Amino acid sequence: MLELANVSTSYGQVSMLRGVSLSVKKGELVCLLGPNGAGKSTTFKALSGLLPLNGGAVRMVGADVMRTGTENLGALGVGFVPEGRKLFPSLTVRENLKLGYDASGCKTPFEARLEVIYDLFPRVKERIGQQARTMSGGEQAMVALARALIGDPELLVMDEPSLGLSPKLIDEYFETVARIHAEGRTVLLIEQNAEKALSIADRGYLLVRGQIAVEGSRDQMLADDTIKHMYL
Ligand SMILES: Nc1ncnc2c1ncn2[C@@H]1O[C@H](COP(=O)(O)OP(=O)(O)OP(=O)(O)O)[C@@H](O)[C@H]1O
Repeated sequence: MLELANVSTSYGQVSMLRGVSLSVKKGELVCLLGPNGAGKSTTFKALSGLLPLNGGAVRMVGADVMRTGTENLGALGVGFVPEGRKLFPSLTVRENLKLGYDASGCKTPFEARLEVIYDLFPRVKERIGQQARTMSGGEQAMVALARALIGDPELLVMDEPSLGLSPKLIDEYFETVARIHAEGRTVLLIEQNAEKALSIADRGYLLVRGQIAVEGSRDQMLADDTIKHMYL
């Protein structure tokens, strides 16, 4: 579903990602962990085609991302939850969801997809006519996830979705992601919260200073000394 092969990027003269390789197979929930500044969001931008590569390649749902273009990935079955939610603040929740739907290749009518979303997020139903900017932080996190899901994507890619949520909301949020995965969706979860991410992941990678330092199954990651030292 997703493969980064030996990806390198730089910001100007400064090299950032150095030979990053990772993969996510159909049906897996894989997490990419890393401390502040490790290059997690840079990886998100590189894999979604928002950043030119110095070397390597990215394939997603069978397509070469650089050739396909970011704007066409939704129609191929990819849903994105970008860092900081990136909702359209003056648009209503419904309008934000409609934009997510329109960017997807979903054949199911919008109203039918809305019912599925309401089932997952009852709060979204209550607030459907409200301007996104007036929603609480936790509600905005739900809307950003709902916007990524409304087009029924095969692959969901999320960049630090739990950032800024209270501990209780973080628990609820991760339960929801686990449920979405259990329903058969493939997920790449880029996260700083290693404990929570590993509690629901099948496998994981640890990024340190632009390179993959550790990779393995959930149990291997939990038992790894570098990860224990950094996080647990
Ligand atoms: N547009 C840019 N120009 C120059 N440097 C950048 C740019 N974007 C990011 N960087 C630098 O690249 C490094 C990695 O940034 P990135 O946002 O990928 O880290 P991160 O792992 O997502 O960190 P965090 O968890 O703090 O969000 C940082 O040192 C950052 O300052």
